[in-house]
Amino acid sequence: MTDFLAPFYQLRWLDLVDIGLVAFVIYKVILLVKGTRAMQMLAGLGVVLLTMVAARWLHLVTIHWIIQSFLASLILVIIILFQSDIRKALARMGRGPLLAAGHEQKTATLEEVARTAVALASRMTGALIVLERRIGLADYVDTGVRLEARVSRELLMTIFQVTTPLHDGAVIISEDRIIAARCVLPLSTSSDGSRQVGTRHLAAMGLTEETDAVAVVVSEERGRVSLAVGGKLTQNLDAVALNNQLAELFQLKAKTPRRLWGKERGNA
Ligand SMILES: Nc1ncnc2c1ncn2[C@@H]1O[C@H](COP(=O)(O)OP(=O)(O)OP(=O)(O)O)[C@@H](O)[C@H]1O
Repeated sequence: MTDFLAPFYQLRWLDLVDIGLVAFVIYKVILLVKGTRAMQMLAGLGVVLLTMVAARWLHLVTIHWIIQSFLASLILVIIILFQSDIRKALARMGRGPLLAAGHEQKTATLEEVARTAVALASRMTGALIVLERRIGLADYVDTGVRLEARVSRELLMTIFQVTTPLHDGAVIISEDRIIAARCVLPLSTSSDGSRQVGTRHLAAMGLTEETDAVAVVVSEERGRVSLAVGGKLTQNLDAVALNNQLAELFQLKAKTPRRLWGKERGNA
């Protein structure tokens, strides 16, 4: 009788490492595409593969030939179909500490951003403020108007007044400078996000899906402040919570809540 376990006797420990690595890569790919359009496309590809197996089994020569010819260029098909997801995945890989240069963000800048966001929210003025981290945002800066100005609450408040030509789109802050205003960001394609929020919030989610940037969004309709990181939105933050989260994200020590509130009440 054939020993079905025979191939396993020849397994070397390197083969096990090989299998483990492939399993890990597949697991990571599934985690990456979960909840995105790519997941539906992968399911579609699965259906095509099943059809091919069925066509072969039933000797449906023409269908089998068509699908086989299509799958012959599968790598090309995958690259075309998943180009935005591949771009996001590569950008995520580039976030590793060895591959990217760090940015210095001062506590004062984060406080100014938090206080501005809350003040704008209390006036029902919409805003989108992006804080660059390790991945450069030059491509998005180029879509807007360059400013190169020191971050200040007064300037941020002025930019987002609906009567100014700069209020539409996003402000991008790098280190302690407002690099540009009126920038256009990529919209999130996440299926759960697009159902619940408008384009300003989708833009914040979209950019933070593709890069490690942090985006502060002020809703014009509801006067709420939200924070987008890694494509996820935390809604309805007050000045203290926002400042604490920003300080944590930039690994800075947040100042005491009372100081932040005190200034806000006096200035707003
Ligand atoms: N791709 C984009 N990049 C940057 N900003 C954008 C983008 N799309 C829309 N915006 C900004 O969002 C504003 C429209 O917001 P919209 O009302 O559609 O979204 P929202 O998330 O519901 O926000 P709000 O609660 O403030 O209304 C635009 O005027 C523009 O300033």
